[in-house]
Amino acid sequence: MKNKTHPTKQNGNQPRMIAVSSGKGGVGKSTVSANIAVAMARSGVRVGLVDADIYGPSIPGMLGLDTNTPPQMNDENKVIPSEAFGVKIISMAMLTADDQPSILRGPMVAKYLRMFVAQVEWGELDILLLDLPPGTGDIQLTLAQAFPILGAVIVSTPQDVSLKIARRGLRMMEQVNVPIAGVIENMSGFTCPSCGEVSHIFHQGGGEEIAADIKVPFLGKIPLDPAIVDSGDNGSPLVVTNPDSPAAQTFYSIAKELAGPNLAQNGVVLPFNWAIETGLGKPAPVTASGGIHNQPCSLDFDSAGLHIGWADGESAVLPARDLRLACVCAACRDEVTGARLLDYESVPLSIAPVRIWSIGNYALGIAFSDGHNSGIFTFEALRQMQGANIEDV
Ligand SMILES: Nc1ncnc2c1ncn2[C@@H]1O[C@H](COP(=O)(O)OP(=O)(O)OP(=O)(O)O)[C@@H](O)[C@H]1O
Repeated sequence: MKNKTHPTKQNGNQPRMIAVSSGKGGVGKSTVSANIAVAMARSGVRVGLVDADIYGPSIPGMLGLDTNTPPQMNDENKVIPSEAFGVKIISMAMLTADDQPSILRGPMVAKYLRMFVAQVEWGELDILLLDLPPGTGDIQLTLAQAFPILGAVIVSTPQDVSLKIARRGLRMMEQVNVPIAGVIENMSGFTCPSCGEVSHIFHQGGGEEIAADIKVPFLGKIPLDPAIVDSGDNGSPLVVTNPDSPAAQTFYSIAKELAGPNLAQNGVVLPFNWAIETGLGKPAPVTASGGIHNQPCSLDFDSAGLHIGWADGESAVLPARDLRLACVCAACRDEVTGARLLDYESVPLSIAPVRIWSIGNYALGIAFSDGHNSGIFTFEALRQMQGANIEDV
């Protein structure tokens, strides 16, 4: 057993959510997720793993889970996750027979993914890892928007084509304000099965280049190792079967890095649901750390408006009525032309927010005293409101 790692949690109940993603399939994302999760568990971290690869769930096979018995439900109708090597796991493979491809339409996928995070009896967790499906499409966006993901790890192989796709993934995560926790280069060099020496048969260093290019940490290089295939096929991860191999050692060091304090919360703890009048659910302020630009570190409301302190030290006061007029929901703006539908004169001068809540990692929802509550105010848009002249009546 390795030394205990005590990760910084977001708060008492919310585990730190870390997504593992890749621009394309087959780069070893699930292998990386499974090994990192088990390495974390073996280091004393309470870890859950969501196999969000709805169409090709492979985590149960890699961790030797029985998928023939459907999972149990608890009294609150929550799914009890399976457990292997100290990791709590939920996967689509547990809900469908192994030989049935999951033919699900978009909205159903979103429903399952929400259930995997919110309707599972996770108990107390420090970290919840999400093994995302490959690509940069709807499922990835759904997850990134629905949950306060603290950081995303990008897995890539050293080949250029994979790196180009990985860059696309990085941009997608940036759009929804999910910081990149780092890049992992997998299948980097070959580990000789007899002497253990690593030789580089393909181009190497691409993961490091991309990490340097976008100024995020490079988390490590995992060599091609035939033992990884065998351990995956046998349902026992490399970090357990060959813990001293170079690949397993890299998994342990990445697990330590991700569970450590470097990936600390940059802004206020998410999610929150703040009732303005009573102050219940108001997020506690945190010190601006110079972290992500568009992340609120403090929120307050008084007669001057909504006060936002940003992670880079900037701050703004946004008057309540300006916020209401800036709403761009389908009822307030024409979705095609962008033309204003809201009659500004109908908005009273005394309007105020009654409730403010977080949406994913990238926006606020605001319910106003006129009953309007369908607007999504992205951090980006709130940031731009600062200093902008809102057209008024
Ligand atoms: N470093 C490695 N050395 C040798 N084999 C590896 C390595 N990483 C992954 N593999 C093997 O590559 C195959 C694909 O890995 P994996 O299923 O983890 O990829 P993936 O990116 O999750 O794929 P998908 O996106 O299709 O789910 C598996 O057989 C796995 O054992």
